[in-house]
Amino acid sequence: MTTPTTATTAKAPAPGETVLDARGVTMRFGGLTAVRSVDLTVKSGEIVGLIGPNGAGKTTFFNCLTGLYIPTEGEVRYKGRVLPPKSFKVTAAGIARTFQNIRLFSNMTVLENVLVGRHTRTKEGLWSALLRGPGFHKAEAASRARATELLEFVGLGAKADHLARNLPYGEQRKLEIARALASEPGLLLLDEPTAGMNPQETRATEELVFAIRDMGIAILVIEHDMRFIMNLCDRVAVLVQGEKLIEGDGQTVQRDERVIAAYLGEPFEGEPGEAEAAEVAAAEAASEEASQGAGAEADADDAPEADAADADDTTRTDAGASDDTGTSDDADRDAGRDGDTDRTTAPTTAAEAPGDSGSGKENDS
Ligand SMILES: Nc1ncnc2c1ncn2[C@@H]1O[C@H](COP(=O)(O)OP(=O)(O)OP(=O)(O)O)[C@@H](O)[C@H]1O
Repeated sequence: MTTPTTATTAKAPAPGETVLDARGVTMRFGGLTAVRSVDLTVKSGEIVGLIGPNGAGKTTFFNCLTGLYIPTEGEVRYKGRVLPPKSFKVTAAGIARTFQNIRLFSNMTVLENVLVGRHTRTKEGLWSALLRGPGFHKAEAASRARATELLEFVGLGAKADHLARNLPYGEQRKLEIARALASEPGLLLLDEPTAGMNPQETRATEELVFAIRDMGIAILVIEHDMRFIMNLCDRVAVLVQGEKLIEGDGQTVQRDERVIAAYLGEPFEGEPGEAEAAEVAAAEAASEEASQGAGAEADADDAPEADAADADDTTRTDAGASDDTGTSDDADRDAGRDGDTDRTTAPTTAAEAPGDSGSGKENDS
């Protein structure tokens, strides 16, 4: 459970101040225009959602905001200043992010992962670190205290000494958020923070995001879970094929026919998500009925065919179990892949190190 933090966080900007101002951001990969002339602002105290179908350009836009990509055209300003085209400088300026596919140091402890996120805020230089003088020890103690406080804030205080890879998936996502907060950002970008979470974890993440906003941090969030977006966001922008189709409050966006056609399928009536839940329940009931029918037929069939069916079931079950655990070993095996493009492996830890690893086009040098 999220607990309020008492320490000084990033100084909350005056209400309504423009924190992020992206203008005409375009990103081309060869002949493909992944993001086309997108304008977006985020103000202090706001939670803004970025939605759109798969491949719409959401993550590419995030990468343009955070210096991982240098936009082909356009400009990104943070609190009025044009951002430097290097991700560590963007972090130092005040923008932190989490990734669609979790990027933790899986063999480090939970606390150490958060301490890594503090490095942009540690002023002690090389000599101080080498000589381990009083300044270094003081800074280190302060960093540990802040990291511990952030772990309490996201609900991981009791797990500070656990290896990151041993955390359940939902807690790994929380740890990524704690690490991002460790750089004391003024703007937090969350890329699908509830991917792979169960409904309970998703609700807890909603609370956490509200609590972060209340700390004075503006938030831009990509998410496919519409209920999450509609519950959370003051404004929602919709990207379709790289272009911003519409921007407005949740109601306006949900009712826009172009959005419905391009993305939502049909408008949400009443409690968002109810229709989907009913659809899933009906499909499950139908499939159960069908399998009972098939079972009765199988009983009447000869034994070898029944064995083959059992074998198939076993294979499917094992595959599901390995996806669910998706922790250290999977993560280590996955380390060389480009997490941003591999959506089918969401419940795994994508990489040993948090840099974007797979794409030679990223600007993370
Ligand atoms: N490094 C790259 N090189 C070439 N094409 C890329 C690169 N990164 C993204 N793309 C392409 O840009 C388009 C937008 O991809 P992007 O991942 O930004 O979409 P998205 O909206 O985040 O999708 P999703 O919701 O599935 O994560 C896609 O066609 C994708 O294949």
